[in-house]
Amino acid sequence: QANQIDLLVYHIGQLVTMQGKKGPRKGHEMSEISMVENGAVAIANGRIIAAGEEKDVRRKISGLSVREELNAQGRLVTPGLIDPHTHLVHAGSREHELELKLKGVSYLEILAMGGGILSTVRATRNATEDELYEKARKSLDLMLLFGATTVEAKSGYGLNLENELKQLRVAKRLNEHHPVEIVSTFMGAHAVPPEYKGRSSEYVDLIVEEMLPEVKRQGLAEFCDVFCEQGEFTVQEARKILSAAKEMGFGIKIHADEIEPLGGAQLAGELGCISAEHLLAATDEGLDAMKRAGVIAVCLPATSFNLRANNHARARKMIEMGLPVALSTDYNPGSSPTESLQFVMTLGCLNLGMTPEEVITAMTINAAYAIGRGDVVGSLETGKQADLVIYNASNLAYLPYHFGINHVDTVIKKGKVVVSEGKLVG
Ligand SMILES: O=C(O)CC1=NCN=C1
Ligand SMILES: [Zn+2]
Repeated sequence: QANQIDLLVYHIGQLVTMQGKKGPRKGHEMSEISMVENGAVAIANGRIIAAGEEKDVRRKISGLSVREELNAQGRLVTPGLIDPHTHLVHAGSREHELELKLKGVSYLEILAMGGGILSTVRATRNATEDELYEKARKSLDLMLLFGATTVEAKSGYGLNLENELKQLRVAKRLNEHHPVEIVSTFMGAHAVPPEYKGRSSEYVDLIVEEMLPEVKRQGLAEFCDVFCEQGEFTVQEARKILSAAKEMGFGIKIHADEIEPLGGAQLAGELGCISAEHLLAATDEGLDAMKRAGVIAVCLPATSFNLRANNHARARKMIEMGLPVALSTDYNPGSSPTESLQFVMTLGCLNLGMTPEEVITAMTINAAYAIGRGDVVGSLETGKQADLVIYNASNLAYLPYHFGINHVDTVIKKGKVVVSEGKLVG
């Protein structure tokens, strides 16, 4: 309970509260965004005291002093956006792959030639912790400027204990010093490193017997993820790694059926992963297996856009069959070099066929549940963390409709203004 209001955001034209049931939203629930006209949000000690119609909020806080008021000038407000799938910490960039792609060389061919992920691995192994920190901080600043207030960050460009720990330490330091909160995922099983080429089962053993225990001991990751894809890790290898990780207390995620339908979606259902990612090639039985186990489907439309895939994740089918869907940038230097969740909003609508309401659900409350934060962020309701965004727009549909620009005006993180007039403050 509060004895004063630290900040009252008022005169909100459209307030998307995402208030509703506990748990990820599925089916028609993804369209129910609990939007309020003429809204307000009252904040104290970084938490939400009240969010809803301004007259109700003002009545609820009457008698309390209000330290600061912020006029939203009749504009749109949503919960802080959540990016549940990024490869944030890395060195180098892969713009040279654009030319190869235009010549028709595929993502997996580039990887098989020792490029792709492995070229980022070489750059990341050679980078110092400070260099990785500086580069990731700049990207995290951009994510914040585009409206993200909580971001998941995977390792997976070290591919040996020393460098995987280096990446995870950078993410931990960012979480401690940057306004955006980071949720860390260990992804030593992102690719088979050159020194284990042709000996992937030995690398899998190194992950299970050495890396996972050490990451756990140092408390450097909450989740473990595996790139289950042709030429990388088989379903059997992914099962071995994720079962061991689950046993040790990690939450488990899987890059599943991105390019080839190996059956990663089925495995996600079998193991009870919190989420499965990509899913462009997931079969109906794979999606059914996920649904039975309550796995969240994380769709990455910027990746399928960038890979010039002639298909995209079947988000409409997933929503209609009752699978909870989340969206993410998949920010990484190869398959999705973008920090903009707003660009993902547009692709969610135009390439995945999702409505603006389904898209905002997918990058707030559902994305929060995909990284185990559904009880803290992802909606604007009493008791939850005061993470919210004010846009230079009067309604939700305008965000995906008008693409290629940044609509964010103000971002509030834990009750503090951290972006104002589209610029970082504080
Ligand atoms: O290409 C990369 O660096 C990231 C990626 N991992 C699996 N798909 C894309
Ligand atoms: Zn990824």
